[in-house]
Amino acid sequence: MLTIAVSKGRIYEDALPLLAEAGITPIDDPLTCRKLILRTTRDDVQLVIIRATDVPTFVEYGAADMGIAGKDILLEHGAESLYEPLDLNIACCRLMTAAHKDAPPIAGRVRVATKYVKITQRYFAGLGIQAEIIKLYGSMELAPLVGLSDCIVDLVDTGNTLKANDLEPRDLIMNISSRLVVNKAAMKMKHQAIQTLLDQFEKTLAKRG
Ligand SMILES: Nc1ncnc2c1ncn2[C@@H]1O[C@H](COP(=O)(O)OP(=O)(O)OP(=O)(O)O)[C@@H](O)[C@H]1O
Ligand SMILES: O=P(O)(O)OC[C@H]1O[C@H](OP(=O)(O)OP(=O)(O)O)[C@H](O)[C@@H]1O
Repeated sequence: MLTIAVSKGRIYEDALPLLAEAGITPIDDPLTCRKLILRTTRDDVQLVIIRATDVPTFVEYGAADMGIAGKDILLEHGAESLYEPLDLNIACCRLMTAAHKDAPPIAGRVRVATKYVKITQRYFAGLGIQAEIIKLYGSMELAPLVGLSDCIVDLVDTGNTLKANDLEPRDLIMNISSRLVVNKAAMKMKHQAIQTLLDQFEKTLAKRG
């Protein structure tokens, strides 16, 4: 049996067509069913749909053989112990700094609100900017509006959330997409099954161009 951990929400939605091409369609719908392990149309594959931040942990410990998670989450987690064989090119967005449209350029000493503490620390240290980082778990855009921080580090896609809150994107930290990660022991022990699945995903991605 292969267990694949998938981030719930937009990654799960975007991953469904890719999984379907490999013959994997969940039998149970996670939106209506309270079951945490989902059976699929393939007897040898089951899915666990979990919080994005938990995916690397499940795969690292071998609780899941493979996982699908955003590069943002993988970098923040520090998932060096995982194989990352495929960029799935789904849930694409950008990790950026952003500030109020009338705020001065980010320089000197700044307060930054983010849920990406490690990435942010590394980024500002690289620029030689002294950053005080305030960890938040969501709605980062609110922080500069209420004086909690000078700027934020968050994901930007359409830019609508920033715009709606009088913020503007400033610097690109990195482009983000979802990656397929594999537990190293599983890669050896279940090599045949995993490699076949990787080949199937790769074929679909190549077709998509
Ligand atoms: N606006 C976006 N456009 C495209 N991809 C995004 C966007 N926001 C987030 N993502 C990607 O989807 C992943 C999951 O984001 P999502 O917003 O679904 O979960 P979340 O609400 O941040 O997670 P949590 O369950 O921890 O609250 C992110 O890690 C990122 O890789
Ligand atoms: O540029 P946009 O297209 O507006 O997308 C950016 C927004 O998307 C993500 O939030 P999400 O929708 O996941 O909400 P949450 O982080 O509060 O769960 C991200 O944290 C931004 O707030």
